[in-house]
Amino acid sequence: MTPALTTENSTEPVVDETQAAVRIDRVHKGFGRSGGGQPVLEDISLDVRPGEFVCILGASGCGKSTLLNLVAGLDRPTSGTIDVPGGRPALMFQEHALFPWLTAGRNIELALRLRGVPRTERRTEAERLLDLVRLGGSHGKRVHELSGGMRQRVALARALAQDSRVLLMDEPFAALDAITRDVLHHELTRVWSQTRLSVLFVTHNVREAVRLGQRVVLLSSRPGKIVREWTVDIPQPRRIEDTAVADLSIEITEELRKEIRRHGRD
Ligand SMILES: Nc1ncnc2c1ncn2[C@@H]1O[C@H](COP(=O)(O)OP(=O)(O)OP(=O)(O)O)[C@@H](O)[C@H]1O
Repeated sequence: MTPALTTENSTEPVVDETQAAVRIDRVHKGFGRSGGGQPVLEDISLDVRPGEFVCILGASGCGKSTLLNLVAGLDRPTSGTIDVPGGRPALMFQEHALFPWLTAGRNIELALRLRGVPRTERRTEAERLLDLVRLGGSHGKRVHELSGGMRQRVALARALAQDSRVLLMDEPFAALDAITRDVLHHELTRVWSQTRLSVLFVTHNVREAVRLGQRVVLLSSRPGKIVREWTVDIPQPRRIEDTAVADLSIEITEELRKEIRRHGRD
């Protein structure tokens, strides 16, 4: 593992912008005894550049969450290496996983506390993050008072509170209705362009991948391998109904269908 650089007076990693933010090198993953079962992921190599937004696309069960968990350090590859030089990534899931007995603001403050932010600074920082996700004034709201979209905004603010350079997102908007999802795509693009985080975003929704990503990486099923990738040159902010988004989505869907048909014959 390449160590993150540190300055003499700080334990904060100083990230070399010429280095990949995430480096996945020849990763295999199997479950079962010593990982020896049928591989879920096979020979995955992928670099995410600093500030890059990459979408991992694939059919249900192809190993997208497994890959994200490996990058998050929640599990280890059977072989191969994963390197995240800037330190532990932040994570956001489909389920917001907020603590229901805490307010929106307190949920964020908890993440700040775990990061070591002094008590006196937490409130101001939580309010700044709520403003960033356009939930200013919601610090005292309980989780059950918030809509699904608002909860995911708080979850995003809490992920940002970790001050990581890499954000891993596992189908964070899959449970939302289409209109709310559309609004959150817009907000995420804005937050990403303001923070210049590296984002690895997992989805099975082709249009969502094309709407958000600078690169779309298609995984096959059983085992999950990188089949193809596309660079998305369409300028942001994009809309899901833009012709360019629709055209590329049709092309990618065709490839995805081929993969699903091929998998069905295996
Ligand atoms: N801990 C585990 N033990 C055994 N098998 C597992 C484990 N975790 C995942 N798998 C298997 O690995 C495969 C890939 O699962 P994974 O959740 O990564 O897929 P996915 O692409 O994220 O699916 P979805 O889009 O449905 O969330 C599945 O067949 C799953 O059953």
